[in-house]
Amino acid sequence: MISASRVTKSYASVPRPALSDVSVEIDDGEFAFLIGASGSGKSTFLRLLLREDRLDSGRLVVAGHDLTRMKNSDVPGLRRSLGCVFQDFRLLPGKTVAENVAFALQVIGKSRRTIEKVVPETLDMVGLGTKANRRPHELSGGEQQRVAIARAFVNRPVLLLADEPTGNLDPETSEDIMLLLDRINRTGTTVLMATHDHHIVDRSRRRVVELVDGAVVRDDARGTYGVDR
Ligand SMILES: Nc1ncnc2c1ncn2[C@@H]1O[C@H](COP(=O)(O)OP(=O)(O)OP(=O)(O)O)[C@@H](O)[C@H]1O
Repeated sequence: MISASRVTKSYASVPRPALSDVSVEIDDGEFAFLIGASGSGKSTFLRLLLREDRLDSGRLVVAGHDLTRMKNSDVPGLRRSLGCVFQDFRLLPGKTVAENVAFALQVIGKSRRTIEKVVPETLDMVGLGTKANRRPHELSGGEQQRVAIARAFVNRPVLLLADEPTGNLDPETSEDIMLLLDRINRTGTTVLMATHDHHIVDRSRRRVVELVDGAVVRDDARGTYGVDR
């Protein structure tokens, strides 16, 4: 699903590369955590996967799309295969819950009939079936993140990227969000989650890829946040 080989990325204003020779393979259907201190390059890696930024060198293939030489006209095709969730939810404040989720399908030209069928199903799946007509400011943080997950998942992406999805949530709500991401993973969607959340990583015992200063220093199949002794 993700094949990164010696991926390097620098920003003009910063002398040290944000990512340096990053090689990692993530298979179809896997759930992996991307961990590392602030500034270690997690978000940069996710931005490259979304093709929000271009790599300087190396090779990067995501869901069958070779990002190394991708044309701008092919970017919408890549993005249709991906869903993404962020720490700050990024919902449209003037739209209802259902409209926020429907919007993701409208922009890729899905029919009204499909939207009317799939949006309620997805809201039920995330436990928000009864809150379809609320606006984001009327929801708790955990509920807002559920809407964001519904929006990311409504098109059944093959890969879900989550950048600190529990960063603004209390531990109990974070645990619920984690269960939801786990459920999505069990439908076959590959999940890559960048996180600082020690508890979630330690309880999950999933694959852990750790970045330090833009380089992969650890890749454990059933890892913890800190190194096991
Ligand atoms: N747009 C940018 N322009 C210049 N430098 C950048 C830019 N984005 C990131 N960087 C730099 O690249 C490095 C990696 O940043 P990145 O945001 O990927 O880290 P991170 O691990 O996601 O951190 P955090 O956990 O705080 O989100 C940092 O040194 C950062 O300052």
